[in-house]
Amino acid sequence: MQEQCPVSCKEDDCKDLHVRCPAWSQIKDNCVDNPDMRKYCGKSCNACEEQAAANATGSDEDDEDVMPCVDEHTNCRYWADKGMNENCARSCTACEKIKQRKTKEYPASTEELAVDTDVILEESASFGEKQVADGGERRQTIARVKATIDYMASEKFTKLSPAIKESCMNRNELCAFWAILGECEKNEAYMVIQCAPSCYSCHLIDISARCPVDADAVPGLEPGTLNKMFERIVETAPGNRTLTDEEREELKQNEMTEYTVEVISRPSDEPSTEVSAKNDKLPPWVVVFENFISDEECDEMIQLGYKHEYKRSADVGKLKFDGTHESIENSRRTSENAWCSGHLGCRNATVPTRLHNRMSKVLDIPADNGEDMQILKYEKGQFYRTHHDFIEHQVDRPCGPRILTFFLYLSDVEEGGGTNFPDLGITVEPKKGRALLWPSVYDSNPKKDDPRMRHQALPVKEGTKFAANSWIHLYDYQAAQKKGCH
Ligand SMILES: O=C(O)CCC(=O)C(=O)O
Ligand SMILES: [Fe+2]
Repeated sequence: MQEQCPVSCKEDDCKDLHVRCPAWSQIKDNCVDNPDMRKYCGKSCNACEEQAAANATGSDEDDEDVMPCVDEHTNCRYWADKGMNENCARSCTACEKIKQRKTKEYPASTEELAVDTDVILEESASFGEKQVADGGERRQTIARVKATIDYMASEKFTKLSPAIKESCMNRNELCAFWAILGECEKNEAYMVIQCAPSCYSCHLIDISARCPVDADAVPGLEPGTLNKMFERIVETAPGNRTLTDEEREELKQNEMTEYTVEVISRPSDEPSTEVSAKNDKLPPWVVVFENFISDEECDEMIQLGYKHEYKRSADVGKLKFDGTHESIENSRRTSENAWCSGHLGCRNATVPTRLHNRMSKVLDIPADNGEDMQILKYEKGQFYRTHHDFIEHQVDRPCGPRILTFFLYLSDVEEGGGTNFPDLGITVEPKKGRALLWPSVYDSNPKKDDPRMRHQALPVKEGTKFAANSWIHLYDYQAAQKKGCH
């Protein structure tokens, strides 16, 4: 039928099933490769034939109640990185969840809103981006803007220091809208700074107010426990001894592999007895695990890297107004990396969770002390010049400094790509499933960086190197990251 009368089908039957179709279709890529959208918003997407074809094949009775999976705003691609998925279903790959939502949440009527709306929105421009209130949440958004104006006139704001007051602004036109969706709590690290007026959180721009250090927090390492930890890791490596059937079974149950541990460098053959800065002169620990990660786990991590997009790697840059640091591209680091973060659903996926738990068991340090894994991709010629993983400013942050690097090799490399410690004369070659563990700090003081642990990723000469960084902190990193305190 459709083939015989495409023109009349277009004219007669082509429909937008949702009041917001015209708006959605204006947003980049919503209509492109999106069967849902082309079906529900056939008219606005200029996809009348597809809509007719979909209807001809018989769709659910309930179709008119089902939300197409769309991005609600032009900036969704950008926000996806910030973990906002309620209104950016498409960019945030949250379509399945959104499918259940009903169109009825999106009434279109604007006339019923109060006449002073424009004045309120106009006033919001005095503390950052002028706020936008649209769609079904328009009324609530305007109420939030109104309440924000009151907050900005209250002592909670006016008593703050001039510098904080000056930095406190809504840095996006949708801050009020996000605030009413609960993003100030769900997406604290981003919102309390970037949308501080809408979140009533100007006082938290000051990093000392936002990120108090908990004097009772339990550290991952006490002075004098680093050496003991490495000694235990070597002694208990399952692949270094003959296992009973029960032990094998237990490893499987705990999702551990039968890894071996080889000592590349150690302070002394004698187990450490005393905690003393004079031991700091002894050689540092470097150990290599074989068969630490299974082939399937390696492959899955590489794929997760593609899913979350490998992008040019960056370093820690200048201090920003809110106490966090810029990330800067630099010619000393030419690899690409993807972050396997919790807010994008990567950290909590099966394999990353398993690997975090595995490392946590080996170290006997909580998995939450670990950063999200940074998955690396080096093509031929790419490298990371000599650097230290320790980040000085984190010593005074609730997460504490990086104390250990658990480095996972996810692929074999034809030639090159070794991890080299120039001060120690050590190079570890990449091998699929291998892991390399080294401390960034001293046994006697886990807050002090050991400069001998500088290292570099040598250029890949042939092939592609995939690997992952897992940086372990002295305290809970996940909690700190959530509050923008890392
Ligand atoms: O790729 C490597 O071998 C080391 C990478 C590294 O040191 C880093 O990313 O911090
Ligand atoms: Fe490094």
